[in-house]
Amino acid sequence: MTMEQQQQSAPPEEEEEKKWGRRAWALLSGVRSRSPLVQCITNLVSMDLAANALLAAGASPAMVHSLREIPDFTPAADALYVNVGTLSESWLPSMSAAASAAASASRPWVLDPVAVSASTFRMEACLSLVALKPDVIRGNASEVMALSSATRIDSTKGVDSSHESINAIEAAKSLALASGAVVAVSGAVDYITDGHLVVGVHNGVAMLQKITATGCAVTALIAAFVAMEPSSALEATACALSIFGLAAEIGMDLAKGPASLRMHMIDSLHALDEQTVASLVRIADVC
Ligand SMILES: Nc1ncnc2c1ncn2[C@@H]1O[C@H](COP(=O)(O)OP(=O)(O)OP(=O)(O)O)[C@@H](O)[C@H]1O
Ligand SMILES: Cc1ncsc1CCO
Ligand SMILES: [Mg+2]
Repeated sequence: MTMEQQQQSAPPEEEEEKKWGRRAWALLSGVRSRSPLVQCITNLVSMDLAANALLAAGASPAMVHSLREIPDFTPAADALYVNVGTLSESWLPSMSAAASAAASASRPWVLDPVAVSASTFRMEACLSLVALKPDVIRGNASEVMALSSATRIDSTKGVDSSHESINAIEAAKSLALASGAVVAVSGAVDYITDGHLVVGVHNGVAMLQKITATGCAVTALIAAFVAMEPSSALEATACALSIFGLAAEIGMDLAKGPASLRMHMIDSLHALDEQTVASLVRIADVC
């Protein structure tokens, strides 16, 4: 490369970010054109936001959780999303059956271990679901740290994290290696790992923590993105987190608080265009 060429080419981090921007746009475009059917067995708080986030992104959500419907429905879905947020004894068999059915039909499935430390029942349920080999596990820092060590921590804190995502990277790596799943830790920076590579997503706004179930909704979006490229779950997960965070950033410019952010974020997710995605996706390799 001549001196002149060197001066003209962008620094490697910028090139890297552009590559991620193209990847995120390709996946979002795929979701819009193919409209993957995402079966969601998710908590009662999150159903509305998760379904609307999926619709705004172009996917097709279906909140189907009856055990009797799983043999017919799950193999026909493009991806499965399981979230234990409002876990009950009667729902757990559906979650397990759907996870097994998705795996048998070679459909990707994604686990959100909401408040895994809340009780021994919930921890054991999450460990039994991890044993059914999810393609992706997405949680906040406290959830990933607890699940990774199979130990209840912060049991009084409920669904919110009391740790920073950066402090859960090692836990995420060991959970990824032990489970075979890609593990995503959400927070100020989202970290995604397969146990070897770690990628950081820098999109998002802090006020997302003031809207309930935004973590649940982004996990639903991860399922839709992974349905597009099941063999590149790490990349698809990073792109889904970035697109969701970017929609929140744009929505934040119009929002007056959490309630209007929720509305504007959904509008922004629906309206994202190539130029915006290509220039504002902020994903970087960590190691
Ligand atoms: N401080 C922050 N700055 C920017 N974005 C953030 C911040 N904290 C969280 N987010 C974003 O908010 C979304 C939800 O992540 P969070 O870690 O709050 O999930 P969660 O605790 O599982 O949420 P919930 O249980 O309410 O669904 C993610 O897209 C994440 O990137
Ligand atoms: C508030 C709440 N409680 C159980 S699940 C849920 C949604 C956020 O995870
Ligand atoms: Mg959560």
